[in-house]
Amino acid sequence: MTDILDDGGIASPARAQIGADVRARLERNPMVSRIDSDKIDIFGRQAFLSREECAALRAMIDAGAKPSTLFSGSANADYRTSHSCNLDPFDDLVRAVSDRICALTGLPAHHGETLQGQRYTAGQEYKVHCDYFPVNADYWQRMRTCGGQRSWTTMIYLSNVDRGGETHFPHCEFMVPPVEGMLLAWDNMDRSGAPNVMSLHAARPVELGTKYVVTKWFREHRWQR
Ligand SMILES: O=C(O)CCC(=O)C(=O)O
Ligand SMILES: [Fe+2]
Repeated sequence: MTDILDDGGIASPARAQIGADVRARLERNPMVSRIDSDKIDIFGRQAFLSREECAALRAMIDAGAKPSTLFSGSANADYRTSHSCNLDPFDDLVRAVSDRICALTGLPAHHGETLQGQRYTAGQEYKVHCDYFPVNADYWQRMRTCGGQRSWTTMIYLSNVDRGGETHFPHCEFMVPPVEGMLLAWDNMDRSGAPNVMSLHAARPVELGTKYVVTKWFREHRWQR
């Protein structure tokens, strides 16, 4: 019975183990630095992608980007004003980047959603949200059968931004400014494997320049689209 009720909103030893495994692997990596916070497990890795790789991914985003939607599919026009697209998983570069993210984190490729590209021009933003699924949302019933909860988020900045565009974690009192080629990885679960409300974050409005990112969200189980 408890298994049936474990719907992603409560502590879970399995999700806690995913968090611990990734954390241990990132902490062993001399190229990775932990952002100092006792509220969230979050890490940065500079120069994860080369300038050429960032440029190629930016071009793919420019070619494919459409106005972003929210996961719920709701048309809340001012909440996520960027443009985005799913990148072709069979493209050689997209495949290489995804493989490298899996090698860095140790997370299995088949738990990863499609790499998503996103572009913000001046004035565009993604307001505060959590990447994990709220279990009281109607779409959760679908999500729990196609991979379950989102555990880690990995995101790579593909451009520097002249002003604005920081990734802000308001409960944790820090902001990460975009740096071309830098990867950011955080656990959306807390140490008990329950959704971590401290992982709430926003993409602050770009003030000057254009911000590009790719994001890959990892599910707790095999992801089936
Ligand atoms: O663009 C950012 O800095 C954050 C993006 C984000 O939160 C997301 O795509 O889930
Ligand atoms: Fe997010």
